Amino acid sequence: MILMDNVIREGHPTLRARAKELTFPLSKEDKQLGQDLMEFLINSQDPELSEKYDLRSGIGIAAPQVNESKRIFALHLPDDSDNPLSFVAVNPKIVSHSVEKTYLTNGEGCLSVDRNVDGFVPRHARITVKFFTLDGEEKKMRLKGLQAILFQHELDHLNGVMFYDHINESNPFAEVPNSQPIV
Ligand SMILES: OCN(O)CCCc1ccccc1
Ligand code: NI
Repeated sequence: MILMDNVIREGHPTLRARAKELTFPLSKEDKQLGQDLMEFLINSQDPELSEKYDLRSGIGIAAPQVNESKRIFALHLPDDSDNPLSFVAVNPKIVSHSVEKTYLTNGEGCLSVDRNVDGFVPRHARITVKFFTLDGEEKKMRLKGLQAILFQHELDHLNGVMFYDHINESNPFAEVPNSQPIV
């Protein structure tokens, strides 16, 4: 199982590399990697397991964060939220996006960043995405809100991008033109 000791932190070169596409059928270890990423998220959101294994709660995690430079990530938005979402995405792509932007008014964090970085992280408000499941099935879906933000945060990790790369350096809380913020 993945533990916090397996999560690499900013400064590690893998977080700035472009991760490699996977080929199908997936190898046994790549399939296991995808399952381990999802298991980590579920464990991290379980009060007992996160306490027992000292896990920082996460709603997403990308393979480069455990030093596997492969285009695969998992996201798991709790099912008690108004729109649950849970999947492992292989070779994910954004195929189209809105002009309108969005951002979380509380900013973003990252399992690979052991500090608070304040500021708005502007992202596409609505995205149409494509990815493959671990079994090689192609999925296409439209995302908005926190789901869209989370997908973009994880896809960034596959391209060596950190959330704070998007924050306005001269004014972290500068107004974002044509945006619909999420409180
Ligand atoms: O890469 C996953 N990650 O480091 C965990 C936090 C994910 C996340 C947190 C806030 C807003 C968007 C995404
Ligand atoms: Ni992250």
